[in-house]
Amino acid sequence: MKVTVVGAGAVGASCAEYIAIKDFASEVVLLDIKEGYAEGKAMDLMQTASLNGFDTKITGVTNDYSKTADSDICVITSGIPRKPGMTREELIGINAGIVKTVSSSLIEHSPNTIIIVVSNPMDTMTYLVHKSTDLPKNRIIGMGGALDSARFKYRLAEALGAPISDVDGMVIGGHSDKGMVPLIGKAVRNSVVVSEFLSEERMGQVVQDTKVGGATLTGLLGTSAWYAPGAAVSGMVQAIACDTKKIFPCSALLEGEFGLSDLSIGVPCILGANGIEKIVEISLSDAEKAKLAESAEGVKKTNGLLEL
Ligand SMILES: NC(=O)C1=CN([C@@H]2O[C@H](COP(=O)(O)OP(=O)(O)OC[C@H]3O[C@@H](n4cnc5c(N)ncnc54)[C@H](O)[C@@H]3O)[C@@H](O)[C@H]2O)C=CC1
Ligand SMILES: O=C([O-])CC(=O)C(=O)O
Repeated sequence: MKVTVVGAGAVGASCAEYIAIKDFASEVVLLDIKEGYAEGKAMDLMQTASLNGFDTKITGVTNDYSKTADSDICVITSGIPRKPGMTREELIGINAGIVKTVSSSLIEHSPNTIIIVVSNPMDTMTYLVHKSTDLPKNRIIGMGGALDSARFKYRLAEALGAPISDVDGMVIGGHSDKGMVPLIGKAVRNSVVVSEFLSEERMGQVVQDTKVGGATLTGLLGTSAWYAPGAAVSGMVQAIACDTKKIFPCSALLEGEFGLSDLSIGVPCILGANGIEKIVEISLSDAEKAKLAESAEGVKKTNGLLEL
C-alpha cells in the first residue's frame, strides 16, 4: 500500500506521521514544492520509526511526481492555511490553482488512485477536482466531517463530563464556520440521546463551539490546526487501505442524494477499498434538512467563484 501526501507542511507531516504510526502502509511519499523540505520532514519522521515502532518507509521529494507513481491513495494538503480573522473561503484565490495542478500531476502518475482533498476551502476544492479530472466520483473524497465530528465529540464529552469514548456524534454539511451541521439530536452518550443529560442551552453551546472549532484553534495558534486534521485523514486512509467499510462523514459529489446535486458536501459515507463505497442517506429531521440545504447554498456560492 503506497500513499502519497502532497504538502509537507503542518497537516501533511502530521498526516504522514499518523499513517506511519498506525503501520498499515508499506510506503508514504511526502512531496512539497519547497526545496528539501519534504526530504527533511521525511528524514525526521523516519528517525522516529525505531522509537515509535513502525516499519512504514517514508520518503520525501521536491516536486518530483515520478516518485509518487502507482500510489493507491493520494492526499492533497498543499496550499495556504488561514490566519486569525480569516475564513476558509478567502483561501480560494491561491489554493484553487495549486489543487488543480497538483491533482492533475498526481493522476498522470497514478491513474487508479483515490484522492483525499484537505486543502481549503475543502468542499469547493473537492468539487474542483471532480470538475477538472476524469476520476470516478467514488475516488475523490473531501476530508472535513471526520475532523468536525472529532471536535463535536470533544465538546460533547466536555459538556457531559464524560470520557470521549462514551460519546458519539456526527457533523455533516459544509466544512465552514457557518455551514457545519452538528447532528445534536442524534448525538449519544452510550446509546442515550444527549438531550437526556443536557439543557437546550448547553446543547446549543456545544453546536456553536463545534462549528467554530477551526477558527478557535487558528486564533490560539496563529495558523490553523494540524494534529486532529492529520489524525482524521489517517483514519480515512486506513479505512480505504484496510477496506474496513467504516462510516465517515466525507465531502462527496451528490447527484440527488439528500435532495442535493452538483456539489461536494459532507454526508455520511461508507469507506472501503473503492473509496466511497456508498453514501448513506440517513433520515434527517425537518430542521436538520433545512440546515443542510442552507449549508449547500453556501458551498455553491463559493463554487461559483471557481473558474471552471
Ligand atoms: N479540510 C480540513 O479539515 C483542513 C484543511 N486544512 C487546510 O490544509 C492546507 C494546509 O495547511 P497547513 O499544512 O497548515 O499549511 P502549511 O503552510 O503548513 O503547509 C502547506 C504546504 O504546502 C506546500 N505547497 C504549496 N504549494 C504547493 C504545490 N504547488 N505543490 C506542493 N506543495 C505545495 C507548501 O510549501 C507548504 O509546505 C490549508 O489549505 C488548510 O486550510 C487544514 C486543516 C484542516
Ligand atoms: O480552520 C481552518 O482553517 C483549518 C481547518 O479546516 C480546520 O482546522 O478545521
